[in-house]
Amino acid sequence: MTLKIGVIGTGMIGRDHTRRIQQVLAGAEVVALSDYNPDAARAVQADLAPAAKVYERGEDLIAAPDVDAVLICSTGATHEAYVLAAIAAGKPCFCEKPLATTAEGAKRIVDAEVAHGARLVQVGFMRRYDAGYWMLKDVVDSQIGAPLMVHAAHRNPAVPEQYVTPMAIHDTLIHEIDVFRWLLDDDYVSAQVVFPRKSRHAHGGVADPQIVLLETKKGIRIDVEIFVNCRYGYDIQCQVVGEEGLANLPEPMAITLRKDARLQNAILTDWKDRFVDSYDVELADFVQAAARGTASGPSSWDGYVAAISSDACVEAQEKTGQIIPITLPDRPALYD
Ligand SMILES: NC(=O)c1ccc[n+]([C@@H]2O[C@H](COP(=O)([O-])OP(=O)(O)OC[C@H]3O[C@@H](n4cnc5c(N)ncnc54)[C@H](O)[C@@H]3O)[C@@H](O)[C@H]2O)c1
Ligand SMILES: O[C@H]1[C@H](O)[C@@H](O)[C@H](O)[C@@H](O)[C@H]1O
Repeated sequence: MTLKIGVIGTGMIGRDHTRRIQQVLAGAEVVALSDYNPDAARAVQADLAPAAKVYERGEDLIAAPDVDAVLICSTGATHEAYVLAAIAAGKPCFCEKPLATTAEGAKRIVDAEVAHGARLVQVGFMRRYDAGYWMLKDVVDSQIGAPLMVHAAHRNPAVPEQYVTPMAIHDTLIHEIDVFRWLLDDDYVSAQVVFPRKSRHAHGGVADPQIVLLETKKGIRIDVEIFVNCRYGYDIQCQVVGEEGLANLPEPMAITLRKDARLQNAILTDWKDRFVDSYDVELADFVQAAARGTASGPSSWDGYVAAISSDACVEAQEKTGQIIPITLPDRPALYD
């Protein structure tokens, strides 16, 4: 059976996921496209999915009888309404991060899915599908004793004018917020944010860099540098220090070049290249589960916890230096 997919939001990542379904993965095809800007949907149709129907409204795409499952790749503020519509229609949906822009919105999704009685939602936390993080988790679980500290960095070469200080949390840090819960099998109890000297390359609307300090239930201390105008490349670093050893996230594969009396390794500059394989694997997982009418991988609960934790980090930005507690509700059995 070929899973018939509708894609809502055909900007950068919606286009890339459409390419993945059409050209890389087996078992699915894109039969419907929708974007707030219909020209964007038609451009993706022309380039990648000529047989797909273009819908003016995402709600109509979700309701279409020939759409089995939905990818939600529109801007973050629109995710909640589309995910709720997919759950109401009983259709599996893959939702790019964030699941919702508020914790209350994410909770509404959890409540709707629990009322439905089975998982339908996968959140686009692709790092859980990255081979490097898998290797790191294996070593953390088996080789270095109890983890004590994590030192991490999330660096982008540059960000556009519309990128403002809280986005360092809910657009950028949110990947670390999710992946460390998975890596350490833990949850957060508090957050604190401090700001080093501001880079002269950061535009007026963003405090950059920032350091986020998280503490987990098990007492692990995590420091994450977020530096979104680092200039030199797209660079994700993660080091876990345990009682009996220390493990680093592997660097992406790169040619070692000896030339002109220099030893060089290229550094990637684009997140699309850094996690290209992880996006393939996460969507393959979605297609497999959706073909069975369900979802696996990062859940609505994970999206909800990420939203609660992000809200605390944004408050910690606003109250610089203060330690903000993070309290989670009980997890519904659906997500055990
Ligand atoms: N997992 C990742 O690593 C990753 C990477 C990039 C983006 N994202 C997430 O994917 C989402 C999209 O990001 P992007 O970089 O593709 O942005 P983008 O701006 O390139 O594309 C967003 C698209 O959504 C459309 N849109 C806006 N409102 C809409 C609505 N109500 N209905 C339908 N379409 C609507 C816009 O017209 C635009 O074409 C964001 O939530 C972002 O955080 C995730
Ligand atoms: O939306 C992007 C994407 O999620 C990238 O993975 C992250 O590095 C960027 O900071 C963010 O703006």
